[in-house]
Amino acid sequence: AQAAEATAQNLTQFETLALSSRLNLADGHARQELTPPQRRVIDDLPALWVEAAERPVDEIERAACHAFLGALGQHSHPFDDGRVLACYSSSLAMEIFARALATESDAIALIHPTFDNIPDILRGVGLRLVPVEEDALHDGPLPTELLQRVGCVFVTTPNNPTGRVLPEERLRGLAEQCAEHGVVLTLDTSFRGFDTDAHYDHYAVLEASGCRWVVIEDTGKLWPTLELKIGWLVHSAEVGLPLEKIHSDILLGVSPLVLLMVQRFAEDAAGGGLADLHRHIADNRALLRNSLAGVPDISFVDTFSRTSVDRLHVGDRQGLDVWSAVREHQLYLLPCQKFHWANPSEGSHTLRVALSRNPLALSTGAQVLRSVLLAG
Ligand SMILES: N=C(N)NC[C@@H](O)CC(=O)C(=O)O
Repeated sequence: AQAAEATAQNLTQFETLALSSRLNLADGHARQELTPPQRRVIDDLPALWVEAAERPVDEIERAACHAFLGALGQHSHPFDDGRVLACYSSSLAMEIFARALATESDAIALIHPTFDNIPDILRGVGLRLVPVEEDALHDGPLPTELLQRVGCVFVTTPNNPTGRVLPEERLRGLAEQCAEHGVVLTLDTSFRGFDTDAHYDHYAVLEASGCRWVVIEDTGKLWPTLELKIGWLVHSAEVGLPLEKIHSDILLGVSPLVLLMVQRFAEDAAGGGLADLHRHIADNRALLRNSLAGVPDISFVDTFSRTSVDRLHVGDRQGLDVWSAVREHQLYLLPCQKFHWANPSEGSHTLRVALSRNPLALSTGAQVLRSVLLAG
């Protein structure tokens, strides 16, 4: 059989290889232990089931959305205007958005690098992609000629794998540029829960700009809920895309049980659980970096990242060689080529390490990684 790394077509297939390993540091999903308050929510699931079956679903949906966004500092939202569409996952929300955009545009400007299921979904509906380097996005206005040849600008913030957050002032400037050119501004905010720099009111900034906007929120990265999650597709009043129609082509609604669980996790997060999660991620980031202290010719690329992943540069070593060597010890990392969807070689010497893990698993994995790196 051909080597796995040669057959993996995207990052998620690399992550799939890791799913059954005890040292899975590949995917950005939350795999740490439940905290005691979270365990109490899980213990309450039978009662939540009864509640979910009895209460009106729109009431449950509003409460979950309000609690989740509120825990992330997103205190305003257009739920009561019917502009918040619940999906089984954020990737499904993205697919719905992509199909809707493709009905009116053939080109989209997309942040580079970013997680490859985003460009793959966008290409999948026939959109032509124009890369926008993350630095260019943060440095200042986009070139007018770029905005004249795309129907949308798509930004992952915090970005994956870099962790870089689009600050409020830059979001405002970008939204105003998009408003000026009639271009849709779309945000994937799946990692916003990890970084308080992303806890400003994005929707207020977007609404004030007058631009056409879409935001894809994700409950799935924060808590260890065994893939029980909600992706929310949120949009501006005059977005001018058939989002509702395509959403209804694909689903009637999400599980009220999952919504109730999300609400309870979000209420715990708002009550101190999110600060605890931030400490857990920070402690794991320090554990990883300290475990590799003294290893020659490596560096951590995203010094200030607070998200649940960390990017390691392995010097002159090939990232895929390190990936294969640690796999011999059942350790799985994520090679970064495919984040660089427009120029994969940029990611040849970096690997991403997941931090939403139990400290023991991370520590064990870091020791395996250290020994492999020292072996040359
Ligand atoms: N629909 C897909 N492909 N899901 C995988 C994605 O959630 C993993 C991810 O975002 C990360 O590992 O950073």
